Amino acid sequence: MAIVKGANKGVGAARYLITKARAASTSAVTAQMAPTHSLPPGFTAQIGQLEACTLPERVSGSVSDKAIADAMIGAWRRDGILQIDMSKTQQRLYQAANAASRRFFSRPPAQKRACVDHMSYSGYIASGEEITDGVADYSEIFTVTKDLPHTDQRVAQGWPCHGPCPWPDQSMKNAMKSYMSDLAVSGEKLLQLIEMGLDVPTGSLTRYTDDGWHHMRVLRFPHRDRTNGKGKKGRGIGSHTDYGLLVIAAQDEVGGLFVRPPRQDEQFANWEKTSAGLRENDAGWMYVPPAAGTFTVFPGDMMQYMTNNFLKSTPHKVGLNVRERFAFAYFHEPNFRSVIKPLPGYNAGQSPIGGIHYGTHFTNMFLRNYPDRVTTARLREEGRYHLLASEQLRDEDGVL
Ligand SMILES: O=C(O)CCC(=O)C(=O)O
Ligand SMILES: [Fe+2]
Repeated sequence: MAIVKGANKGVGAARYLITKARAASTSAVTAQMAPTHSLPPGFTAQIGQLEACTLPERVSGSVSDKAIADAMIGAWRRDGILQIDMSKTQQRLYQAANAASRRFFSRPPAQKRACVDHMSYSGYIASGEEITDGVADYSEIFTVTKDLPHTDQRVAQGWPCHGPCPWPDQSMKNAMKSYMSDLAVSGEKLLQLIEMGLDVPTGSLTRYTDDGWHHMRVLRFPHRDRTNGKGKKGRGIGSHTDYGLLVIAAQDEVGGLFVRPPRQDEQFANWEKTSAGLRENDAGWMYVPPAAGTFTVFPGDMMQYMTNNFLKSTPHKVGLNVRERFAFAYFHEPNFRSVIKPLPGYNAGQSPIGGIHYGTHFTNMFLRNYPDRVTTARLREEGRYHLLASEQLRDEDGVL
């Protein structure tokens, strides 16, 4: 196996920049033993004490940026996740988005079910509709993908997954769009810092995100009762990894998210063989305690491929709790047309050799998760999947 740059990088450099101290260890507890934490009942996990940092106003390549970058890489390699503070603006945008989410999910079922689009996967996903590893999840979701009118050339030409977002009303649209636009700025800063932390040339990551396929899941989890809960009969969301570069998540005070810190003995590559259901019932999960005013951030599948497993896509799952829970998962992604290549210095001949077409990976994941959705049926009936292989939908050199 080829030696790749960065393999011996130390972790936790420049801790002095970290705004909240990370305790030296995590403690294994069960829900019963930890009344101060809102760990979902029936789960045993370590309570995570996450590395926390504040993003700079602007990434300038300064010494302090480099220290933050190194600390971030160290945290992801150790815990698979870290925390960043919301700015004041982000706190306000999060509150507004959360209020809009609660209003939407409290609408009558028929109104929610009407929010579906035939061309895109944007819109409502009822509890039980999403399938992870062959089993229905109890989450209730509103997905937001790039909101493109039917007159957009890509939609008119039938590009898979491209189409409008079926918003229930203008106020939900405004709240979600503002929240996502602000997160897109944080996503770019994070990529710039990662470039520094990985010692790759400036632009090695951000070259992929021009008109990135950023999207978001607005989530509600019902409270646990006799018919749902842990195990294959029902759960929040089964274990999985997400698909692109970064996941920037936010949750309310209820709690339910678990991540699986990277382990030497666990190899997976979601673009080749599904990582859904991975180690779901095994030991080794870490609970992510809610922390007001913070996002949690972890790498996705494309980051894992590009770095040859140096930053792995973090497996995570959601348990149902004793109260309903509201959360957001924002995905900072490459352009749909990008063919993702290993980063300079991290190319060890990883598979697939020719790179990964992000749009195909995204489409495959949505076809798998929503086999019965109208969008899936229409894509198949109209035989549009093959468009993904066409020259028009592929950017082979990543320069956009
Ligand atoms: O509920 C959460 O905190 C995370 C949700 C999630 O993993 C997802 O939507 O992909
Ligand atoms: Fe996820």
